[in-house]
Amino acid sequence: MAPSKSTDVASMSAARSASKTAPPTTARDGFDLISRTPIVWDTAAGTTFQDITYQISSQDMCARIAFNRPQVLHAFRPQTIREIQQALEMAVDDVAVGVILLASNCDETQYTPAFCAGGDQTVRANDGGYQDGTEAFPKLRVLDLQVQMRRCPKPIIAVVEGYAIGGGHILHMIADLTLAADNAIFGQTGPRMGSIDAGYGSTHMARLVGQKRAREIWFLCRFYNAQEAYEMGLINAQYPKQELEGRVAQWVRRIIMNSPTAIACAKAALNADEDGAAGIAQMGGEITRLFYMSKESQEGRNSFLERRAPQFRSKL
Ligand SMILES: CC(C)(COP(=O)(O)OP(=O)(O)OC[C@H]1O[C@@H](n2cnc3c(N)ncnc32)[C@H](O)[C@@H]1OP(=O)(O)O)[C@@H](O)C(=O)NCCC(=O)NCCSC(=O)c1cc(O)c2ccccc2c1O
Repeated sequence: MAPSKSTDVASMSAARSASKTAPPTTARDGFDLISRTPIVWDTAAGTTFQDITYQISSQDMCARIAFNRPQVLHAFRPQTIREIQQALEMAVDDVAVGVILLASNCDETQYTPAFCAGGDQTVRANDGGYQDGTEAFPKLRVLDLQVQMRRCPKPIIAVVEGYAIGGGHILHMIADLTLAADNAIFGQTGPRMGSIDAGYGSTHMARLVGQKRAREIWFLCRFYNAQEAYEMGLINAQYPKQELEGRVAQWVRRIIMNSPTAIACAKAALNADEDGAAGIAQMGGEITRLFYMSKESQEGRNSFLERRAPQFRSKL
């Protein structure tokens, strides 16, 4: 399915200058021509969840997974994580989805705006994890979600309003891109809360902001505003709160115009550098997927099924 707005699709061409001697300009990328009208979400009822909402926009080829526990500032319990994992799988399997948003439903009339305040401390068990009655035994299930987000071949954009703290802060860091409102606040609380994410929450943070800053964030547990987060490389952009929705739409539309295979390969390549054998496997999976589309690869399968020797070179 193609994006419906032909003006959006044509924006790079539309930005071409009439003159052959025009000076070089960043505006030539056409980004500013992309519509900022909010994404329109499909109304058809889909899978219903308890701790999250899941929406699709057929028009903008986008899925939105949103924390929906405002009364605890969207702190997550095992059920929340399990639901996000299920929604993420649905979004990956849906060929009409090109970009996935990880956001939160803020009810600012009653609750402080938040993206996510991390693990729900009321269900933190004494025996090694979180237990809300839905786990066979207490686990740190969010670590599985982090890996699932890294492996997801589609770009994930964290859309942050208000607090992104603790395990919530780590989820935004693991998202491929972060767009924040100017009311966003970022930070870790583990060493004050008796917790530590010694995986991506530490190593990926250091890749984003550098070792000195990462140590400061973990050792001091200070909070940083959107401008500070932008300056240290934690987020991609910050916008006035009332502008955020339109800006998110603009980023989504631009990504949708670009090659999904090139984006999936770029994500795999960027992960491979950091993820060791698992990262190389992700990159290798993309190579194998493309190789399967070639006559040369198909000759191997066909020769086996036809009980004959393969003739690879005739297929090159
Ligand atoms: C985010 C805050 C700084 C906001 O402060 P504020 O004063 O504005 O709001 P309140 O504190 O009054 O909160 C409103 C309301 O929400 C409840 N709440 C907030 N956060 C949580 C939470 N994490 N768990 C449960 N409930 C929460 C709060 O109790 C209030 O409810 P009332 O009924 O009293 O109104 C501030 O809220 C704050 O500091 N929150 C805690 C942030 C935090 O420390 N998060 C947990 C860090 S640990 C973690 O996330 C984590 C999870 C994992 O699964 C891991 C797995 C593997 C390794 C590491 C992990 C990990 O570190």
